[in-house]
Amino acid sequence: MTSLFTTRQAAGRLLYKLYFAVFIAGIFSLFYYRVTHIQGDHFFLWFLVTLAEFWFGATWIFQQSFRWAPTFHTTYTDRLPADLPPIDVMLCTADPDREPPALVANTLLSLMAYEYDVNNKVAYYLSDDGGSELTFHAAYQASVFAKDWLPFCRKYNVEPRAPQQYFSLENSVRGGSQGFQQHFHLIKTKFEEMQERIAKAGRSRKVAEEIRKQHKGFQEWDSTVNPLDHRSIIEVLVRGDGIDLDSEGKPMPMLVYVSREKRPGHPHHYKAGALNALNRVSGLMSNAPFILNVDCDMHSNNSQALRHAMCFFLDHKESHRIGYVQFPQSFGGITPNDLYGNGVKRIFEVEFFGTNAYNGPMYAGTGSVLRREALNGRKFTSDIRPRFEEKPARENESWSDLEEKARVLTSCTYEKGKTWGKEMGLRYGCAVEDVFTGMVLHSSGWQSVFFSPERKAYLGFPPVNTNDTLIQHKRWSTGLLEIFLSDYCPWTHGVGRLKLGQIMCYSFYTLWALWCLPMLCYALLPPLAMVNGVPIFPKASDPWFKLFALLGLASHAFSLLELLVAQGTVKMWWNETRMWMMKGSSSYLVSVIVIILKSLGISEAGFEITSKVIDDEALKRYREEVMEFAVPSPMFIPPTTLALLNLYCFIKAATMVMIKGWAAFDQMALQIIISGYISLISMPLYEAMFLRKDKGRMPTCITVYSSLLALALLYVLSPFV
Ligand SMILES: O=c1ccn([C@@H]2O[C@H](COP(=O)(O)OP(=O)(O)O[C@H]3O[C@H](CO)[C@@H](O)[C@H](O)[C@H]3O)[C@@H](O)[C@H]2O)c(=O)[nH]1
Ligand SMILES: [Mn+2]
Repeated sequence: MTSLFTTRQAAGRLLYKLYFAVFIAGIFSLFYYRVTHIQGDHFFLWFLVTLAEFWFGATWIFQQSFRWAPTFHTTYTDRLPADLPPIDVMLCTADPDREPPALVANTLLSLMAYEYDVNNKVAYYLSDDGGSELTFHAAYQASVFAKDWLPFCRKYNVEPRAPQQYFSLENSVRGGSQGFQQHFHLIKTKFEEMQERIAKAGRSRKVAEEIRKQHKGFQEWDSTVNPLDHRSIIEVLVRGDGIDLDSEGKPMPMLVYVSREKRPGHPHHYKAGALNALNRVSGLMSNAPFILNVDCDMHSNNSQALRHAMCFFLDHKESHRIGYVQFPQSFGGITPNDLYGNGVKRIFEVEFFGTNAYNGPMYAGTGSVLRREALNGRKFTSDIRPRFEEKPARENESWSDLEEKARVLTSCTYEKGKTWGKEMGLRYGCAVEDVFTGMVLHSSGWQSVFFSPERKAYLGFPPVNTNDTLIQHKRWSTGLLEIFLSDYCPWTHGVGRLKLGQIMCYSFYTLWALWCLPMLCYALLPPLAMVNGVPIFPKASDPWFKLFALLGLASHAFSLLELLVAQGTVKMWWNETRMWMMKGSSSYLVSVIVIILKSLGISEAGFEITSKVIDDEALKRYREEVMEFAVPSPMFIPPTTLALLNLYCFIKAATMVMIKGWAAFDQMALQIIISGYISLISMPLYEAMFLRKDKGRMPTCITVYSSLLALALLYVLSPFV
């Protein structure tokens, strides 16, 4: 039997190991310098800076697990059998205002048009945590349009199969036969009409009466539905089993709309709870042994993705160990230099390949095909025989009986006394339910695979302003730290269950939030010490200076090179570095505070959904790569404060150097360089505070607060350095 996939490791690893040897020697020399140069009269200062450097060093070591043996796969979809195991697709949305119904419809259509096997055994489940008639309406419209869209995609083998993106491609129509041209224009008109119906409902916040009559499901909204307090709404929009047919008379895939019951006082566990509800409903209705899970903001861009995933699950050698296959999160519409670093290139084009060498990547919550039994609590054992065909729990019930049964499964009390969220399904209690669940799967013996097909599998909508970016990273770093502090800590639970490289990967991510400590130290202490005349680094004329300079330069050069190899740009790297510093002082710092408050029982980390809408003016600024602030968000205060403080100290030091000359520079060289560097990278912040007039500028109150805080820090902390 031939293999369905092959594996290969990156070239140039020897060269990397050489770099590693030099760099690690540098790190150890730096510590040697620190312990042999304890600053007795500024002990506290010395201690904090040394601690910061220790943490920089430690995280660098964790990161090696990603860089040691990047591993790539090639799949052979043409070798797959004609008949493949069924798959259930779970799509979730939560808020019609932040996640526009047209976006949900587009994603749904892109997924429904998957090319799979002869029988096309894929079933679709949409969870709507917003309980919104507008979203239901969009899903209904998509189910109607799908009857034309699916045959069209099949017939002309179009890509991408997200209609919004397909019709906005300039060359979609070029070069086709006349038959194609006609068909194209017909479908395009139908699509535009559908879009207009969705938009019209959105504008008037209600669905037209004549449309409401077309499906019984609309009756659920005859009286207002409160998104936080309503009964389960389950509607089969497209019946499977060959009952509902498309415009060519071929069977349509089943599509079910689910809005689980919500009641005040009953925790709903956000996305994890939503997916577990879908897990049960799909178990009842189709019970496929594999589950694809996608966020509503990530449309399918490659109609073969499921077939690629199956190459891993069906290979005769290694497959039975694989618990999930993770596709990268890629993003459409990212500006050329990725202003906010939200293209997350480094994670999905560099780091995750490294995890393939150590049992595979974290579970990233979207674009993941999971083995149902692994997700639902089965531990891996070497004698396991994976299940490929699973009978749904239903027999010959009518569709309305099934809906009734599904209502019970999605009631807010259903999970009481059961192990959902604890031992089965997505695990609860963590703001990054995905990574947490992946970690549980890994420690129950399952492996995962990171696979990136040439044609990107999914394209998403990233946060497009500073505040959303910082809030998203706050949620991530909080959730990740929660994992580190949970019973599943990679350093305790992981030992003996995970590979060493895997423990290092998980350590790097789960301790993300702690970056805030060394970053704050480096952004705060050098400038403060400098204006008070206290040196904390070797003089420029001291040979040890070279070590610091070399380590700083080498780490910057390496990260730049890595991004360039991943087809990034220099400016992208510069933007990424700026965002990293902003996240460090803002998102990560807030995470640490949230976790402390949580441990004191004061607050709980929730799930703030990022917005997927952008107004025209802001979009224009985004395209021009001008940072958007606009809202008076407290998240902006730490980075702006540090930017102001460093600028002030840098100017003061530079003036001194001009007056006193080389000796003054020699004494404080590194501190001047660090402050200068921070000021340079903070340019967009100064512009937003003092120069810009547009709506996206920094709100004046933030500028005032930050200036006051910078002054206070300068005067209050100075006596302590
Ligand atoms: O109560 C909720 C909250 C969110 N969601 C859905 O969760 C998805 C992700 O939300 P989003 O605001 O887009 O967050 P992101 O930061 O983009 O999501 C990333 O981070 C999450 C963990 O924090 C992962 O679950 C996601 O897969 C990953 O893409 C969306 O489809 C939401 O509709 C729900 O279904 N119910
Ligand atoms: Mn998202």
